[in-house]
Amino acid sequence: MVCADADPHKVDRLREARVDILEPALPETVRDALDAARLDFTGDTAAAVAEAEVVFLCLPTPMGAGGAADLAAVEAVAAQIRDVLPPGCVVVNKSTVPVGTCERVAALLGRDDVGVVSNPEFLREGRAVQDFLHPDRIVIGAADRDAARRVADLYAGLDAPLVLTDPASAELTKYAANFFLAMKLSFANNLATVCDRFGADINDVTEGIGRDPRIGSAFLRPGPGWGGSCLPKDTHALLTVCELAGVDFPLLRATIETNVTHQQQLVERVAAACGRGGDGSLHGVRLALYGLTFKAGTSDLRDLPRTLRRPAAARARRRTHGVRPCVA
Ligand SMILES: NC(=O)C1=CN([C@@H]2O[C@H](COP(=O)(O)OP(=O)(O)OC[C@H]3O[C@@H](n4cnc5c(N)ncnc54)[C@H](O)[C@@H]3O)[C@@H](O)[C@H]2O)C=CC1
Ligand SMILES: O=C(O)[C@H]1O[C@H](OP(=O)(O)OP(=O)(O)OC[C@H]2O[C@@H](n3ccc(=O)[nH]c3=O)[C@H](O)[C@@H]2O)[C@H](O)[C@@H](O)[C@@H]1O
Repeated sequence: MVCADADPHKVDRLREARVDILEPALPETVRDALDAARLDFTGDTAAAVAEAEVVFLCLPTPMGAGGAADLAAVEAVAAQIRDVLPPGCVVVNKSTVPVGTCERVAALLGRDDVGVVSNPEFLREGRAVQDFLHPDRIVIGAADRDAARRVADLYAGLDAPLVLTDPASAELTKYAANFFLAMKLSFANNLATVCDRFGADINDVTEGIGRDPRIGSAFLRPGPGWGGSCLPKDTHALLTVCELAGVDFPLLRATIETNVTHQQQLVERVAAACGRGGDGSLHGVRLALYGLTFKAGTSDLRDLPRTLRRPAAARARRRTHGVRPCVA
């Protein structure tokens, strides 16, 4: 397997088995594969795909203008590889993308002899290796069943149900999954506010409802609001495509708005705890933050608010000090 990346520093580090993200078992996995000459890293995308049977696109699809998914990296790489892909190879889109992207990539490639398949990824950060090797399901969407089968065969060693479908359904499955998770969290966070108001214990309430298998106990732990590099961008991207298509999805809008309100309420509670009432201003308050990442067990700071990214001196002037990026 050859991995191509546009970041030369990342390529150099990975060639030496230096993994700069916090992912249990990943450094050993990379080291073992490098030692066995089963893995290589390069900055040369064209060379990486020149003899490939299957090409996975695992490119960033960040939130772009107006909340839509920015597909610039996917489109750039499709243009880069279209003339060098060997005949008969399959291009697999692993990035989280709006419905229609599979078709768009096929059009950009302009190659009748190359299959294009959607195969969304459902792993969680901090559990990437574990989730990848023990997936709940494998979703593969393709117009060409032969191409789909070839991608399915790559996962033959994994014990997971296979959902074989069309590209649009596969692409939408990924957004629907992240939306549902975000909806569950907005529900739990809202419910925590209701429990506070009525003197009820949110942990007991979520245990009480989570024991019903139709509801399930996962993803009901209330927190300061859901974040990360994916749930926010993916809920906004889904909302944007729905709006563009003229489909109203009030539940989706409410899920996002509930999260924003919940985060504002948290700031107001901190302000109140610091003896600042009224407008919830924290001006002049000295704060210590324990854990800057969007959840425990990851070193990913991509979702960190801009104010906390300032250089240390500027942060000190604002009397906000970052402590450690991640907590266990
Ligand atoms: N991070 C996660 O846990 C999950 C991410 N996803 C999806 O996977 C996709 C990738 O996400 P991440 O891995 O988090 O992004 P990332 O930003 O960490 O990694 C993407 C890599 O692509 C490289 N890159 C960017 N433009 C390039 C180009 N033109 N040519 C070659 N390499 C290029 C970057 O240097 C970077 O190393 C996104 O669509 C995301 O929604 C899906 C499930 C889980
Ligand atoms: O598409 C993606 O990138 C991924 O997004 C999420 O994974 P991840 O972003 O790693 O984070 P989660 O573990 O889902 O947590 C998301 C947010 O919800 C919060 N959370 C999670 C669970 C919970 O009970 N309570 C809670 O507040 C976390 O603190 C965090 O802020 C999904 O869980 C993955 O299935 C998906 O593949």
